[in-house]
Amino acid sequence: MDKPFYVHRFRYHFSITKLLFWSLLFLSLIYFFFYHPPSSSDSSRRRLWGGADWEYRVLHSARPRSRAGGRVVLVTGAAGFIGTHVSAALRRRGDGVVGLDNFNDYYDTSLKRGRASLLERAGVFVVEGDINDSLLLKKLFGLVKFSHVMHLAAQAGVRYAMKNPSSYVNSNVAGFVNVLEVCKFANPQPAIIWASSSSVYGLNTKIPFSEKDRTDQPSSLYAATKKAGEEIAHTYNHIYGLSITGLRFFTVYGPWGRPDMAYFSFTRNILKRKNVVIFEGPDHSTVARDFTYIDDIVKGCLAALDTAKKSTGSGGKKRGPAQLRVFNLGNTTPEPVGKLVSTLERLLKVKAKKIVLPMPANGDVLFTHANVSLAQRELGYKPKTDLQAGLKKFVRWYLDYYSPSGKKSAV
Ligand SMILES: O=C(O)[C@H]1O[C@H](OP(=O)(O)OP(=O)(O)OC[C@H]2O[C@@H](n3ccc(=O)[nH]c3=O)[C@H](O)[C@@H]2O)[C@H](O)[C@@H](O)[C@H]1O
Repeated sequence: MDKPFYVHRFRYHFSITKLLFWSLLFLSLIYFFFYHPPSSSDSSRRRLWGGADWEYRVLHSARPRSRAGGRVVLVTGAAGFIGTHVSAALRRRGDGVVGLDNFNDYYDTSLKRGRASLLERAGVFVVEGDINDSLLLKKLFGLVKFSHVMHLAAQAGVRYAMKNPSSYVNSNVAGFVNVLEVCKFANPQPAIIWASSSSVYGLNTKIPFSEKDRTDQPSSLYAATKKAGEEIAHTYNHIYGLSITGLRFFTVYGPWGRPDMAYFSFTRNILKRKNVVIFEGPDHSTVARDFTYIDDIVKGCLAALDTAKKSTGSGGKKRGPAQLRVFNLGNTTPEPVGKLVSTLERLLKVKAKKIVLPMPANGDVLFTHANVSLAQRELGYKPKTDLQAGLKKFVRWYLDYYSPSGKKSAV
């Protein structure tokens, strides 16, 4: 017997409702699992560069003072300690300079912002962005024909590598490769000068450290990533004809320095009457560093840039052999960490609360000592500032910057 009409209608409505219900459930599952809206940090990062005003600022900053022979330099890590000093020096002499920095929070970002403001006043625009952002790098190279790249962006610090190993791989290996990838395709290819480190000498005991000495025994992940950078540089030079110069910096210090470094944190602790921990080696041996003042390093960087030959490739193809160099930039006078502390005590007129402890297994080496004869010969590099004179300038800056009436009240 036929069912009454309303029974058919009820079933019809019921199956439509069911269909709708399951379709909605299915769609929401798809949305939930496969659609990832951009995070606020992604979208804000995207907003940090681009646009007509931003392009104008990049182009304006890239313009050398004199068009004839003026260099146009991209400085990565421009809001970093060495990056700021090098960018300012390049601009002072009339080069076109565009800075790049991701303003990460490895240490006090207000110090980095302060350095960027300093550069802004000197006529250098610091683009906010990451060296791992290929789109940004391509955009910059699309706008500006850089003659040189001064690649100083890196994850610094020897001991922090035990806490955050991936940041070293991300910046010092992946980031460096990303910069080189963009440089290799650029036409003309720029010459590259980049920051290696004295730490590549690792457990080497032959002193003073010469560029010919072995560098295959790094004692920290930081050192290992810088050593990897040197090998990566060799590869890009060999395959693509990029002119590359690596600079092995020896414990650089000075005004606008890095708060994570010993001379900086010791100053802060001495003034706050907090303990200062001095590491010692086996059998109470002293730990020493070839502390190098920033102005000497800047001269070495500029000389490396000025003597860099052009890259030979174009559009990703090598056209001939290109220059590949590595130089020590140190002070040639290792000083015990204890002397660093006693000099600071004298300059600050405050007695330090010293605690001497055996050096933990944290990646530190016992001493560094640069042989700079190669840099002297090829770059005319001659460090002039001793520890006492350099610390005096640092302390003067520190007291001014962190004084209650100064720019900042505390680190
Ligand atoms: O040349 C480099 O390539 C590196 O130089 C710098 O590393 P380092 O030479 O280790 O400088 P830094 O931290 O100032 O420690 C100085 C001394 O103080 C000792 N030290 C440190 C801290 C402490 O609490 N006590 C102490 O005795 C410590 O044992 C050491 O003997 C850069 O940070 C690094 O980024 C890289 O550029």
